[in-house]
Amino acid sequence: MAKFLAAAVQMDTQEHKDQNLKRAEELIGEAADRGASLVALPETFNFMGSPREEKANAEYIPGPTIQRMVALAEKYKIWLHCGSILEKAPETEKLYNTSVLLNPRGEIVARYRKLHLFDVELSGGPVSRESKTREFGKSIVVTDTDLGRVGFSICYDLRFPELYRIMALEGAEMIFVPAAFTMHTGKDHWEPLLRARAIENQCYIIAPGQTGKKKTYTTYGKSMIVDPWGNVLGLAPEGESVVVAEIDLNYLRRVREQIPSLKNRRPDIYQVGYAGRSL
Ligand SMILES: O=C(O)CCC(=O)C(=O)O
Repeated sequence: MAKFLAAAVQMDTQEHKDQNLKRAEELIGEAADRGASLVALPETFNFMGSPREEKANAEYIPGPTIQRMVALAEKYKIWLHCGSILEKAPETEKLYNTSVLLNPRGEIVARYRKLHLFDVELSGGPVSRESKTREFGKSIVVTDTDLGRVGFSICYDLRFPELYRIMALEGAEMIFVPAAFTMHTGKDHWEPLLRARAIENQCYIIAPGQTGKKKTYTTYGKSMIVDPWGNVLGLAPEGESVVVAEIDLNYLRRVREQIPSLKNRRPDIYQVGYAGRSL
């Protein structure tokens, strides 16, 4: 479908899983009532608590959280991107941070595990060691839907342009960035990075975020949907909300025709160690 409405759901997820799921259900219902065919949730939408509580709240996929989302995808006949949840897996003691995409029949069509884990020490901001408790994903995921071709990423992935470039070269037209971005970094980096990824890859970026104060840090919010020209089509206000914007893949094609930067690349030159080798 060339034109449709997409929704980015902004949530203030806390440590009571059932309440979080009820809020997600209400907000998904609102997005569907407003005509969205594709609805996207934020990172760790079903639980945000202390790292100690995370394990007890993690689930296999499919599991209870995804089952509840399946019912909603079927009920509203929508594509539902389930932000991310902490996923238990038999091969590791740690947890994956995993996105699941459901089609309008409630079938899982893709699963993406966060590739870049947030291991940082911010002066004057939070210290994060995501890899202490989480396992690294191993695959880039791009998949077809009847709305267009979509690519996956989560939060800190946003800082790695290589990932987005590969997804664009693999044909992605829309890229998800579910997030729980820190206030400390988000106030300076969230919007410019989202707009840069949209402009340089000429993609729609659908970025639903967490808002509010969590156990470990305060999140930035400002969920948005950005078009392939870099325009912010919809921006969430403070608090929980649903941002709805039109996705127009004919517009995306026109942008790519006008500025064929994806075609004008020089992969023959893009190699580390090449700088200054010959003029
Ligand atoms: O990259 C950042 O500044 C924030 C990333 C983050 O909060 C996360 O990946 O959970």
